[in-house]
Amino acid sequence: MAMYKVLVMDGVSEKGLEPLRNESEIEVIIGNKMTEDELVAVIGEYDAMVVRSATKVTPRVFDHASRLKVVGRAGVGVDNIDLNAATQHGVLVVNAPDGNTIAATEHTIAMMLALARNIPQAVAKMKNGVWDKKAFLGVELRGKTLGIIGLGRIGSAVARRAQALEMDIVAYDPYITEEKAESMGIKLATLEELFPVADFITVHMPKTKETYHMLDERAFAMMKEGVRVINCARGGIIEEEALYKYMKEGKVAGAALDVFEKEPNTDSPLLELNNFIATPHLGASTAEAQLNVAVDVAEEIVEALQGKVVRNTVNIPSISPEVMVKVKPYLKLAEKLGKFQAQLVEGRVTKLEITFSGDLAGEEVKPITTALVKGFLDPILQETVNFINATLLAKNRGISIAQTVNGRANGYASLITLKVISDKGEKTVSGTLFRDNDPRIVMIDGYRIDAVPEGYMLYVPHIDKPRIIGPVGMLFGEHNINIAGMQVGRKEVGGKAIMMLSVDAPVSEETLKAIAEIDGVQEVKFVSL
Ligand SMILES: NC(=O)C1=CN([C@@H]2O[C@H](COP(=O)(O)OP(=O)(O)OC[C@H]3O[C@@H](n4cnc5c(N)ncnc54)[C@H](O)[C@@H]3O)[C@@H](O)[C@H]2O)C=CC1
Ligand SMILES: O=C(O)CCC(=O)C(=O)O
Repeated sequence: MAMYKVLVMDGVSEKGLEPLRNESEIEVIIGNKMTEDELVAVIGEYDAMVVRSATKVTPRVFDHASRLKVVGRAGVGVDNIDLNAATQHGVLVVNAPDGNTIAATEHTIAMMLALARNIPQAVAKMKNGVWDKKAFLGVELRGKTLGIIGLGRIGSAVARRAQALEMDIVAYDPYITEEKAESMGIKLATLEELFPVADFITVHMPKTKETYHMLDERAFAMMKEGVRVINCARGGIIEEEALYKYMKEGKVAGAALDVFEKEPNTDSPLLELNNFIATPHLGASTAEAQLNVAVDVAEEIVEALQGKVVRNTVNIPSISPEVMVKVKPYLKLAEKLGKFQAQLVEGRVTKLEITFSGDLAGEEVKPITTALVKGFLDPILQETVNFINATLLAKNRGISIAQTVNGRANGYASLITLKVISDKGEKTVSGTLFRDNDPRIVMIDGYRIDAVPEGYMLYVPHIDKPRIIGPVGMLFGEHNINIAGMQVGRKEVGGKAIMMLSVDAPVSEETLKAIAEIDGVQEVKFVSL
């Protein structure tokens, strides 16, 4: 009698499911396409679920998933799985980030060549009985400049292939170091430098707050006349309306999309344009990639159901139950500290120094380091950071990680301190757990503070003098933003001080600018945790 039932959706490769089928205690059930209601009705029976991108694992699904322990994504992007709901229900989410790199890379190169030589349009004409040699004068790739935005697994694999095609590469990725790029023979550029020189532009980053509509009107306006753009990453990175406008007026000579803001999509106005080509999210659709990702995710589901450490966890680090009891309360604090610092620090980060003090000094702190590094890399990377790959992932991006323990905790029972070192300086933040495991930030760059790392926050270093706090408060009032909490820390009267504010809503660029202009305010940073 099988102990665990695993629901496999979205046509995941049957052959790749062998690791699940080999386990006598696991029963595999292949599900057909379901509506949310249908899924909600059956999910209560399952211990695990495997999906690609079609099935949406929503908070409602998790609410009804009383036995669910793990959801596996046979691929990289987990935007179809509600990670917060998964974490709240204690469900592990795992993915398979390596198996489809080559498939997505080759699809990108195929799109670039198809764009350059009008292959899809020529095929369509021939199939309509027209031998039209004149209409399709193409361009060569050799000697052209390819702008790559996002130099991760797929971006760098695209770069290597484009170099073999004798293209010049310029790349933008704020989270990798010059050295790392240089080792690939690539010079990093800013977007302002990349847009005007690139003949082709391809994007390879996750869809995040930062990358959403990165190629918008403003970006297209900066691009070279006759540019060709490709998106085989995520819909929404290119603003489709702006693309349409610039294709229509002729500045963009061609575009190839594998992904759309809304999917499935067969009614985009872009499809009416001759020089626009598209595929229905086929980047990962090769026999090899589908086998790879299915095997990876099936193995991870077995590991998770058997209580073992899992390779690619997306939401919570996978650790043994004994260690989990001790470190669990600190994971959230550590993740928040990492996320907080990622949004505060400026420049290219080269090192994270993490110090564990007080009660933590004798504990197994590695998972806490992982949670912290995960928090730090999360706003930047699509992929899973876990305690096997965290250090490696950071290292691949030129960031070294040092973990030390220290008995003294500055009067706190335990303390986690994260020093982030970048080419623009360093920033140190410490956090602790108050009663009932309540996470707090208690020190920023040596200034004592007591802030709850949650929701929307503002970090405002300023000169300690009258008429700072009042005007800041007034300004929020004028912009109709409620202040939920305020903390000020200083070392000496009249010197530098810092203010931490918790607010109930996101703060606009305009409000941030107005705060920065208040006399005595040195800087203002918005942080979302
Ligand atoms: N079309 C398809 O079927 C497939 C799409 N994908 C998508 O491709 C994308 C890239 O995947 P991987 O290379 O495996 O991920 P990765 O995590 O290895 O690389 C992402 C890169 O984007 C960079 N990045 C993050 N924020 C950035 C920003 N604001 N500006 C510039 N760069 C930024 C990161 O530093 C990182 O180097 C993901 O969105 C993934 O979901 C992946 C596989 C198949
Ligand atoms: O499973 C698929 O076909 C899509 C893969 C993908 O987009 C990803 O891995 O991020």
